[in-house]
Amino acid sequence: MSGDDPRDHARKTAEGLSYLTGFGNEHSSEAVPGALPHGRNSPQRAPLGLYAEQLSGTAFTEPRAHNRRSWLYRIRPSAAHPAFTRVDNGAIRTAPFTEAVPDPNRLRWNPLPEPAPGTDWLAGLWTLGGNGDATQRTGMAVHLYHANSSMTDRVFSDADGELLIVPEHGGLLLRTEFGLLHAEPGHVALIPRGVRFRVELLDESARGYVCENYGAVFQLPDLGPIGANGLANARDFKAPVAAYEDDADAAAGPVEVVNKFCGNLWSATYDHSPLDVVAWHGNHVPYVYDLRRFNVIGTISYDHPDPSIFTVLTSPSDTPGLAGVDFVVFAPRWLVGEDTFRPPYFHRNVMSEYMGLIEGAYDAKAAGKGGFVPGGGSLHNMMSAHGPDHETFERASAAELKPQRIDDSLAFMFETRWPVTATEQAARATHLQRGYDDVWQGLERHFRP
Ligand SMILES: O=C(O)Cc1cc(O)ccc1O
Ligand SMILES: [Fe+2]
Repeated sequence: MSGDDPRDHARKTAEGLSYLTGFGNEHSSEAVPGALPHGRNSPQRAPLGLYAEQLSGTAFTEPRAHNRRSWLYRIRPSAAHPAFTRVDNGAIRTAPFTEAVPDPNRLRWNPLPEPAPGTDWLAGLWTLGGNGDATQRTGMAVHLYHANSSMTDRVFSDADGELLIVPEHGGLLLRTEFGLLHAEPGHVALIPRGVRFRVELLDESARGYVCENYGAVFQLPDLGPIGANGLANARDFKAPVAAYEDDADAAAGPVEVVNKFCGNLWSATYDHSPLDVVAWHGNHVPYVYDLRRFNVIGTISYDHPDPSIFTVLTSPSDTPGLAGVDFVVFAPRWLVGEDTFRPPYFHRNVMSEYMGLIEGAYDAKAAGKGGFVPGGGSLHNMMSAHGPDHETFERASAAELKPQRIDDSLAFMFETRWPVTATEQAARATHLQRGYDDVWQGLERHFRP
């Protein structure tokens, strides 16, 4: 690749980034010294001729421990824009999901097919399904993306929810109002509700998953008896430092801003970039997190613990302990359980489980054979019976129980309190696997009374 290749340039930019660290911190950053006001948020005249603006991710009055807001100091206030008009929603769908009937069957998909040339991240976004109601700020959606082009003259913002982006293939450079983030497969990026961003590709193509969380903002789970440390450590979440685009730059031109609002895409053409924030402070900020930093906790005696101990982030609902959606990671770890069936057990769950695979093979499913493959996904809805496939059951029941390392495997789950209804495009997709039920065929009767 030549030094002039835009992806080469984006990769150099991504690899040279610096960050602020800590989830939920009161961060602050200024791209130009003196841009942040001191001692107050909204002085009569903000420094350097900037406009002061608050971005609220929670209601003003929510408890301090949950309150999220940031103050942005920008070249133009966000209010300076022309009217938005409706544009095509592409393959993006939003709750309530009513196109298809909720399906009790276990479903599994292959990766998304190749996109047409010139498909950027937003155009490549494809909704699998979800639950709740975006206008009520409840529930979630599962999307996948497959893109082969960078977003150049457009940015996106989602008023309907925050976006947890889970790359599976291809690195991403996310240019946000707060600054730049670099996310590779194995990392996740969290874009708060309403934050404008553009996605640039660092490789030929990019593929991954997105959890759109309509509900309460993602937070770190409580640790209970685990103690003061463990699971995803707050200090491993990285927030950007301020960086801005200025329409005084010779290269600047009109920018299309696409806004997802109550399920529809709306577009307006700005004469300036809305990524024009010169300084900011607050706790409603984007993050990247490396899933390999997850402190995996498991049994050192017997039995397979419930996967709630693998929770990275949780969006609580109004019922304590019952998440609107949990983001759970199955990261590399040791298995040492004695007299224990070590892979995930057979079960039926009141919660609904969408699983994706970032790398390798998952320990409840036999590797290869076009089964549960990276970029694919499975949906085990409320009370659907699932667990190890036949091959895994036979192998794990007979395995010698010496310490075993699960390496090079990275799976995740979006686990939600409400059943997930597939979109019509997901229910009819050619990449929906027919005959998924067969993986549980041949589990014979061994009962000998
Ligand atoms: O594979 C699954 O179904 C996810 C899962 C993993 C696990 O370790 C225990 C329960 C569970 O639902
Ligand atoms: Fe499960």
